[in-house]
Amino acid sequence: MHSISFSTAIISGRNHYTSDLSPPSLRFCGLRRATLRFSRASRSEPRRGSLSSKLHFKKLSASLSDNRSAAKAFDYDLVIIGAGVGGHGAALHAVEKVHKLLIDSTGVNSVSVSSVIGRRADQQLQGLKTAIIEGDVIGGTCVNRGCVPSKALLAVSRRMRELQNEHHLKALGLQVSAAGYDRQGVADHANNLALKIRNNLTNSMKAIGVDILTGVGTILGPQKVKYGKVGASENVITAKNIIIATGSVPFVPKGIEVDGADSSFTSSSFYFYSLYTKLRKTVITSDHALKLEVVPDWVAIVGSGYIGLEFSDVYTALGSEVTFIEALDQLMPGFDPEISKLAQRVLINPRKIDYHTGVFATKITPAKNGKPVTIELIDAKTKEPKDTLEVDAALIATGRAPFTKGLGLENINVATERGFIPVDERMRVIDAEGNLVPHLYCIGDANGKMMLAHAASAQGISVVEQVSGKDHVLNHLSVPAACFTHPEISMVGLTEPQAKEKAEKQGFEISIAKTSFKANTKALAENEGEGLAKLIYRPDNGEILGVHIFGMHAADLIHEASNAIALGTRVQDIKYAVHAHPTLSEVLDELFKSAKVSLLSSYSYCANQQQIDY
Ligand SMILES: Cc1cc2nc3c(=O)[nH]c(=O)nc-3n(C[C@H](O)[C@H](O)[C@H](O)COP(=O)(O)OP(=O)(O)OC[C@H]3O[C@@H](n4cnc5c(N)ncnc54)[C@H](O)[C@@H]3O)c2cc1C
Ligand SMILES: NC(=O)c1ccc[n+]([C@@H]2O[C@H](COP(=O)([O-])OP(=O)(O)OC[C@H]3O[C@@H](n4cnc5c(N)ncnc54)[C@H](O)[C@@H]3O)[C@@H](O)[C@H]2O)c1
Repeated sequence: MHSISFSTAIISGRNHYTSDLSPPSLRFCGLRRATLRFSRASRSEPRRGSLSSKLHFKKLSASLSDNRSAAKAFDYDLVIIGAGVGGHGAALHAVEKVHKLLIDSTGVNSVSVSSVIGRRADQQLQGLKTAIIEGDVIGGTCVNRGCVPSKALLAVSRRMRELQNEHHLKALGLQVSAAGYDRQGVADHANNLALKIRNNLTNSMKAIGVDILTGVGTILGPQKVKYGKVGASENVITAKNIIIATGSVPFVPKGIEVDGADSSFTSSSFYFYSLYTKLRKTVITSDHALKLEVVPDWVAIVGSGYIGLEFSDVYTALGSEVTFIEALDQLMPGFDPEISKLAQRVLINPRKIDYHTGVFATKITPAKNGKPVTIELIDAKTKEPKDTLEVDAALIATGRAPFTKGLGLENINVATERGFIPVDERMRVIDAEGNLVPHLYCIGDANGKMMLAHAASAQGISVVEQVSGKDHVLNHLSVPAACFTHPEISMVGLTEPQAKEKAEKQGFEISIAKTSFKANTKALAENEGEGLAKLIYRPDNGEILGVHIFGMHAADLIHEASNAIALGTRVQDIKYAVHAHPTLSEVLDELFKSAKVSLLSSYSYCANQQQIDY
């Protein structure tokens, strides 16, 4: 059904990790895109899948058959190396653009695009041919070892935490007997979700005609890539444009020994086997931790960033005690300081968590021969030995390293910077001499601009816009981020210190507005009044510089702010937007309403409104 002439290839080839690709949502899965439907503008238009619409497409396809692109000179117009969410997002967009074009030019509505037009018409219309190369499993980090399984574990931890909180339940008038969990059941939930999303992702690409090529992708020279299993016969393909989307792997600092699952055990007794199984992996990264093979009684988490925080939420809800080890002077150093402080008060202090800040974990030795995991700490500033900890397990959450092994960057004179592939604001790769490498782009974790799933995907979409002839620059300051603890933390744009620095450099003032969840009816009805929303803005013109939220469903609430920044909407405009009552969104409504923008800027809004109304 889908013999394609329009193809997008993704090469994904990291064979030392065994997880699948999946997008955090259907948007990444592309299932919806595969069956795009368009509302009928008038009754006279052809009906979905009707014979007349099919004939119409056939005619259109035939009439455009000579409209072939440069694909003739290359095997593909677009080859993507790496089928994580970045590569997947780029591939879907390449195909979606064609669908839009086709619908626009035919005026046909309510048509299941994939079932009617197939790939042939796509190729003829767009002139693109796209493929994706994956060396491991489709979905990359996010689907197999990241966003997806971690959010499944966090869904469990939220419920466990709530069911264990007698005070909270009592306030709602609820009585629940002791909550418990089945570790394997929880692990299965995470694994099954990853599997499901990976399959969705794979099917979505197949359905829309992306060529999925299997094996490690290596760039041989300009516009030339080989792919295939190492040692097996190699396939060489040419592409007008290449996108590198090879992602990242856990970064483990020197001196930290991560143990594997390979040792054999000598005891024949089942008891000792069980004990061994329980202890076999004691110094782990998130790749291992997501399998939830064990819930350690006491776990040290090295690094209090996103991964550390989310896992502290999971582990403490499941009964572990946690010790944070953080190199910087405060926990959660990546967040706005005021939000970190509040988060510490709610997410750390009342839980079974202690912490050491301003220290490096220099040496970590896995549990062996009945001895626990040992962690040697040194003072981050003086480098003097500080302490030695003994714990049941250690999770290393000290950031991620870009993955570019086997990519053949040397063949195109590209030198990495701290492992990352250097790119400009359009994701165009920069070579060792500082020149742009023609037709070569790098998106997602591998370029290090913003290590988030949706950022990778957005960068991919931006590149597809460019290779399709439309200039596009992604505003990274409009890309939201969220940490899915309970309550959640979310943010977009600048933190207060970053905004102050920018204001000083550029000579403007900043103002801060804040609202509390305590005044929000919905939050109080849920007995979840702990929370804060903070707006950093320019009082002279109403520009939104940053928004930070800590509280229930903060990850969902942030989009009003991120969309406003992306669209250039100012405080004086958005403050008149109407929010349903009672909703958590009213926290943001109050936030924007409480901001004070100079009268002159506010006047321009009123003038615009009058014009529109009139
Ligand atoms: C525990 C955890 C939780 C996370 N949670 C979130 C979250 O909630 N929200 C969020 O936004 N982000 C989250 N992230 C970050 C997110 O997973 C990454 O930012 C995202 O996966 C990056 O996507 P990518 O496409 O750049 O790379 P990846 O997803 O890493 O995909 C790269 C793909 O390329 C393949 N590949 C590599 N080299 C080659 C080659 N030479 N040839 C062929 N194929 C190759 C790999 O096998 C892989 O499939 C989380 C990360 C972790 C570790
Ligand atoms: N919800 C999400 O969006 C989400 C969830 C998980 C991961 N991620 C992404 O994955 C990436 C990796 O997450 P992460 O939490 O590993 O990294 P991170 O950069 O967020 O945090 C790493 C922390 O480890 C500390 N650190 C580094 N080396 C140390 C050492 N030797 N001893 C003690 N502390 C040390 C750092 O100071 C920092 O606070 C992030 O870039 C993040 O964007 C996102």
